[in-house]
Amino acid sequence: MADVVENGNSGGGTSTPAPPAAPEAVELPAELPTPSDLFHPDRVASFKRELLDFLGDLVPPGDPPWDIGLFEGYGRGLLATRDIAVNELVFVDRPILVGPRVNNYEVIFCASCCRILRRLQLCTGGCRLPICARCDFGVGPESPHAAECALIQSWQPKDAGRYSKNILYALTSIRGFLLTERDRSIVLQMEGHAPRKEMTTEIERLLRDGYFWNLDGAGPSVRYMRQIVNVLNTNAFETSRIVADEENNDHEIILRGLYILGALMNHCCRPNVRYVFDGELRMRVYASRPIRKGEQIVNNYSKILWGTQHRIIHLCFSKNFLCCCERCKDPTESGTYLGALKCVRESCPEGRLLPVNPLKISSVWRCDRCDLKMDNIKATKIQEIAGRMILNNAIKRDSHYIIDYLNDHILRFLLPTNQFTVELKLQAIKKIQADRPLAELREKEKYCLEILDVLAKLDYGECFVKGVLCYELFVTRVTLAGLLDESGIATDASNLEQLRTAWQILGPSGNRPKDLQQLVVKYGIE
Ligand SMILES: C[S@@+](CC[C@H](N)C(=O)[O-])C[C@H]1O[C@@H](n2cnc3c(N)ncnc32)[C@H](O)[C@@H]1O
Repeated sequence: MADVVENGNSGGGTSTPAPPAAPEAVELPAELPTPSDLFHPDRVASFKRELLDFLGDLVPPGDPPWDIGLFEGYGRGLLATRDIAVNELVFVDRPILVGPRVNNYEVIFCASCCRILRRLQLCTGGCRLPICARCDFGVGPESPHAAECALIQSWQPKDAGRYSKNILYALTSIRGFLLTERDRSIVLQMEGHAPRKEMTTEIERLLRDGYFWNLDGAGPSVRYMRQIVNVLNTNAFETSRIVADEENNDHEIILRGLYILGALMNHCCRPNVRYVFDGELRMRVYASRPIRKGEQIVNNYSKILWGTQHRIIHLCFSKNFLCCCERCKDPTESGTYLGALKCVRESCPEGRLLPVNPLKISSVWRCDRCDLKMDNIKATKIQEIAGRMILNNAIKRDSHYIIDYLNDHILRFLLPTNQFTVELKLQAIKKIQADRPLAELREKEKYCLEILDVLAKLDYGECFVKGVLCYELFVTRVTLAGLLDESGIATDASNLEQLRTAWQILGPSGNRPKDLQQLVVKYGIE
């Protein structure tokens, strides 16, 4: 009888199965390809053939609207082979690797199929992972978990009767051993930046804490796994599954997926695509703005509503490059002032402090009204304090508190469109549900309009966040119409346009709001 892991308890027992056979090492090629190998035109052409073979039917017959190109300073990237209209589907991709990520999961789920049960068995194979009865190793070779479990068993886990979070976190890289030869070749041709010195990856954690009797830290298996981790860290996307528990409560299980075609899109802080994941975890990429033939197809790796300095630091640390796009160069970020601070001089209530050279973290800041200068250490400190107050405290409170906090406190020392103010307003939008009082719903409507205005100034086009805000705005106005007994608010042409936009953007998503389709039918939107 296997041990049980209960949700809310990291559980454990002692059963240890007999050690299985020694692992089959996966050899890396003697030398990993260097960027100049990877970016050689012949190599790019053979890589594209392998990728098309992997994608199979997902690429419709005829010439796709994308090709793999080489771009100075970026490496490979995708380019448009023809003009692509806004909202047009650019491509569909499927994950070559998918699984859990290093994440503080609130619920325990089946490591194989993500089902959530109140009491999940530990796998009888001794891999230390929580597994449902359908996926258990004991089911035999038809279990989707059998091969990865056999591999983990072959490394001889210590403490085999106890649930291990760290093995769960490493599972996506472990799955790298199960790739076919073609898929492994594709994955190993992706860029994989080595981790920063201060970072302990999921593999290093397993080795450091001695999780296995039979895994040689200097051997070929670990060398291979390290490369898979590097490729995942450079290229993987966050995706998720919505899974219902036994009480029918939905939970979002955050996963990481390696989508090769998706990963070939380079970064721009003003991207020209948006993407969603459908119910099968396929990635569907649409043009969020018109894309001209020959233009790069670019995605955003960061948070679009962060200010420049936050995006730059995030991209440098996580993806090893300095973005120098037009948005990054403009201290006002197209007049949105997302990263700007309020002037600290009492005599200058309208002043905005901006970095003189936003591409330089050490840049001096200057007020656009009174010319006051501030060094970057002080400006960073103010942002840190604001960030801590908002992200560690206010954001966790109820909607009533957040609204008061925004009106009475935050807006006295932060600009209404500062990134932290915007983040707090986004949280308020999520929290203000239809059962809240009229005044709160009015605030929610205002926040939606304000953030939609920021997106319009950034010329972000038909991006994912716009879809979310249009949906929230529409449902809020429907609620307001009911409360005020003015049905016209709901069916007003401009409000129906919000619903149309929300449907266009969120409709193909596997995680779209539950009532969206019903609303589309009810209000006759095509
Ligand atoms: C997900 S990969 C994109 C595909 C990659 N160019 C390739 O050839 O495999 C991310 C890496 O591409 C490069 N990259 C992406 N966007 C960039 C940008 N805006 N500027 C410079 N390098 C970029 C960086 O090396 C980054 O770590």
